[in-house]
Amino acid sequence: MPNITLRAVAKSYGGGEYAVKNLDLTVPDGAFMCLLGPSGCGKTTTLRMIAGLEQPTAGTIAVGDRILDSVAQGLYVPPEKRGMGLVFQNYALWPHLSVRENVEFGLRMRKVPAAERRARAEAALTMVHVDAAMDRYPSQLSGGQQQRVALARMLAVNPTVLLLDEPLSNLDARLRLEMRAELKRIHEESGATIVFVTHDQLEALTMATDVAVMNEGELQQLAAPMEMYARPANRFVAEFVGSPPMAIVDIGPSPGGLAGSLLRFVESRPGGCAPAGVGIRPEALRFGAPPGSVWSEEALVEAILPAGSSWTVRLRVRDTELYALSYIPVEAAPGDVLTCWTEQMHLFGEDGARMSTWDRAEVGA
Ligand SMILES: Nc1ncnc2c1ncn2[C@@H]1O[C@H](COP(=O)(O)OP(=O)(O)OP(=O)(O)O)[C@@H](O)[C@H]1O
Repeated sequence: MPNITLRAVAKSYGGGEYAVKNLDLTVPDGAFMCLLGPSGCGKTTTLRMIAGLEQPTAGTIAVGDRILDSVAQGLYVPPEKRGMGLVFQNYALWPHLSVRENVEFGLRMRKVPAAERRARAEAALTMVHVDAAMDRYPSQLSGGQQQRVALARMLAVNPTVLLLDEPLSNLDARLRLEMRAELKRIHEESGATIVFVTHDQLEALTMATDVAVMNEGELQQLAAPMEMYARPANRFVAEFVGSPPMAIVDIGPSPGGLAGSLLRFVESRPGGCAPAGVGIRPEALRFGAPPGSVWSEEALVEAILPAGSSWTVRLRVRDTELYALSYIPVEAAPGDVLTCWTEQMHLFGEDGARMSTWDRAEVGA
C-alpha cells in the first residue's frame, strides 16, 4: 500500500471557521501515525476526510497515485471504495450476534463464502486474543474484550489502512495500557498502515512511529515520538508533549529573577543567542552539587509528591515555581533548600519556534 498524502487540505463546516487549515501530511506506508492535539484541533475532521466521511473544502487526498479527493478536479471517492477500515470511539457490536458472527458480519456483506468467512474470523479473533470467547455474546465480555472484537471485525476484512478515532477512550487505565501494547503488536503483525486520533500524548508517544501534532486546525510538527519529545518544533508542542509539562520561562525586556539567571547562562555559552523563552523539562532538573559549566540555582522545596517509582517536587526558584521529576528518591522536606541544576534547556524565539537546545551531554559540559 503506498503512502497516504494530504496536500493543502482545508475543511470548513461553513460560517467562515476552518476546522482544518492548509494541511500537508504524508502517512508513510506501514506507519502507525497518531494525530495528536487538544479537543477541537481538527484531528477527527482530518481522519474523517481520509476515510471519505467528510469532503474537504480545498486540497487533495491521495493514496499513492490514486486520487481519493480533489476539490479542484471535482473528484471524490466514497468511503466503501477506499479500502480502509474504521473503528470509532463507540465501536457498537451487534448485541444479538455472537462474537464470531459479529466478526463475520462484514465478510458476509462482502459475499465471502462461508468456509473462508469462518477461517478469517477465527484468524482475526486469534490475533486479538479473544478466540477463546468466540461463541459468547458481547454482553458477556469485558469492555477491553469488546474493543478487541471491534478491532477483529475490522481486521478480518484485511484492510491495508486502519483508521482509529480514540478507540481506547472508554477503557479503564489498566485496559488502556494492555490495549496499547496489543495495538502495537497488531500493527507489527498485520503490516497495516494505522492512523490513530488521540488527545492523550502518552498514548501517542508509546504507540506511534510518527506523531502529527495539531493545534487550531494547523499541523505543528510531524516527527518520530522521541524526536518530538527531545526536539519540539515550538512552544505549543513543547508544552503539550510531556507530563508534567515543560516549564517555559519568559525572558521579557529586562529579565530578573529566574529569567535573568537563565539568560545570563545562555548568553555565557559560545554562540549564545537571545531567546524569548527558556524551557526546562521537569525530568531534566537534578539536585545536588552541579557538575562544571551548567546552570544551577538554590531551590526552595514547597512540596514532595511521591508516586512509587517517581518523585515530583514542587520548587520555588527565585520568583518562579518549577516542577522537578526524579526517578531516584528525593530526600528532602518542604522548607528545605536544595541546589538544582539542569541537563537540558530549550530556547524559543519571539515567534514561538525552537531556536536551539542546550544539552549537557552534547556539549560535554
Ligand atoms: N459536523 C460539524 N459541523 C460543524 N462544526 C464541526 C463539525 N465537526 C467538527 N466541527 C468543528 O470543527 C473543529 C474541529 O473538530 P474536530 O472534531 O475535528 O476536532 P478534534 O481535534 O477531533 O476534537 P475532539 O478531540 O474534541 O474530538 C471544532 O471546532 C468543531 O467544533
